[in-house]
Amino acid sequence: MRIISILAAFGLGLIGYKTIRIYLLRRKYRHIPGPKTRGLLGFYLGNIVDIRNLPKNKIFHDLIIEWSKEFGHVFKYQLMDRIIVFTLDPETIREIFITQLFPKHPDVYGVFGFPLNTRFLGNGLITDLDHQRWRHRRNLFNPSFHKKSLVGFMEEFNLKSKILMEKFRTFADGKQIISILDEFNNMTMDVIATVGFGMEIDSINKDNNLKNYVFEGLRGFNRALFDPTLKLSFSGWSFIRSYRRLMKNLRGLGRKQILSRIKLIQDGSYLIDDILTIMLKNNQNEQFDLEILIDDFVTFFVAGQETTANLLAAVILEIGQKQEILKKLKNEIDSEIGHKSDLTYDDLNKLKYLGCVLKETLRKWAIVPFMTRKNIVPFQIKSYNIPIGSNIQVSSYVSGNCEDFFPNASIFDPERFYSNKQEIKNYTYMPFGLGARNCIGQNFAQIEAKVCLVKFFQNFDFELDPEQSFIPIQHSTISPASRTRCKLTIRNI
Ligand code: HEM
Repeated sequence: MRIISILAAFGLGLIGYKTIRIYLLRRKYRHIPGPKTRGLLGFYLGNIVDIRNLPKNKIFHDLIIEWSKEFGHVFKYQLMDRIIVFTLDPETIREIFITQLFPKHPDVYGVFGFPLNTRFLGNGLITDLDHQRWRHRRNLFNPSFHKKSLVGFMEEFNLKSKILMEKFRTFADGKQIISILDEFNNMTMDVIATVGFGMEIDSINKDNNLKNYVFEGLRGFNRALFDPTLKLSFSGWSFIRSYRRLMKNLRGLGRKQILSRIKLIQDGSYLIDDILTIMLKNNQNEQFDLEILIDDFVTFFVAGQETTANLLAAVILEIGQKQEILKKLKNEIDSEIGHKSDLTYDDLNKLKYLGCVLKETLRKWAIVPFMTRKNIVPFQIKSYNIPIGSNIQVSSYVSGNCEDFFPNASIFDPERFYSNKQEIKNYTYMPFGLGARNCIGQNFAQIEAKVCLVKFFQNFDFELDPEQSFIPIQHSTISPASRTRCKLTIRNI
């Protein structure tokens, strides 16, 4: 009886604390417009209720687009006991990312690093909240993404794409339907495993757990941010238990790989020129924090794999609906590259139209939909004072699909980026982020994607599954909901 009374008192105390906290928070931001929350549930959960009620063909960021039409270029919304200030105002975005260089917000990147109290990306390059430490480590990684290194990675980009095309040949009877996103996922996994960490895992031809670990890692982050009931049910607890086990396995793999490489360096053995070697060699005079090295191992697997695969699948989905774009793309590849199978860095520079197709896909799909920053000084957006420490969010998906910046935004039109046909206003297009903390892998991703697409169009014709859906889905990153299903045939030239 006493225990029940203690528990009840504790429960009431907690509800009281949350109520006061949310009340004060809502008061602090009430001068900023934003969508209303509904009833008592809305008071505590905020706009999570609206997210949960979204129709199946919409993602959370479509709802933000709707809100931006209603409230303009700055507004707020509530997710449980957090208020997010959203903006798509280009001048403000410049202030946040370039002029003031506001730090990443711990409410998002802290959870991304340690979702459900489990170390996932930890303090890796994406999630590191300590600016000094991040700067130092970004400098260690930068050389791996300079032109010289990327030219060196071309051999692997070519080889892994070739292996994928060989696999595609076995399906290319014009009848079998394949989920092309899954196949691209395998290839991008093999690329990052090899050029990042010298691991030959052949995901294209053999099942392995890595892909699952990465997918589950992101799912855990998503649930930690958006699922308030996760810790309140047995199924939620069992999800968390299995999540911890999977992340431990993933990190164990990284630990093994890194320790064996450090030993090779100490022994003076022959070393593969991959990202891990470049990074360790550049840091030889300092002590390594092994856990942070593992954070980076996980970070590169997550950032380097899923994003590029989603981009490739979105390209196929878009041009599968537009024969004229496909024709133009094939003409460019035929005239600039022909049958050549080992592509060079310079070959890719000739493919201007393909570059525009990638840019337009990134505008419409964004892939990494949002970034948040924290204002550490008093800040104004338009005429609104933004309280210090706010969670300020911008979204390349929302900006890229905003009619004010991209007229006829729902139409896939690579020509927008061709010969300045449409003036792209600064800070309205940012699929790879902005400022010092922009994507370190942006050239890597585009080169890898171009090599793979050139080989695909040199070798195959394709047709989308008539049942294919064209809507996106958001599991941290954005991808085609039905994974771009299509039939392949060998190309007749
Ligand atoms: C289509 C492909 C990709 C897209 C759309 C993308 C997008 C982004 C964006 C928007 C950011 C900034 C995140 C923020 O400010 O919160 C970012 C950061 C990052 N990306 Fe990418 N990315 C892609 C591919 C890659 C690849 C292939 C790699 C590695 C091989 C990579 C590694 C990273 C890393 C390490 C960061 C953190 C950089 C830092 O803070 O110093 N990304 N990416």
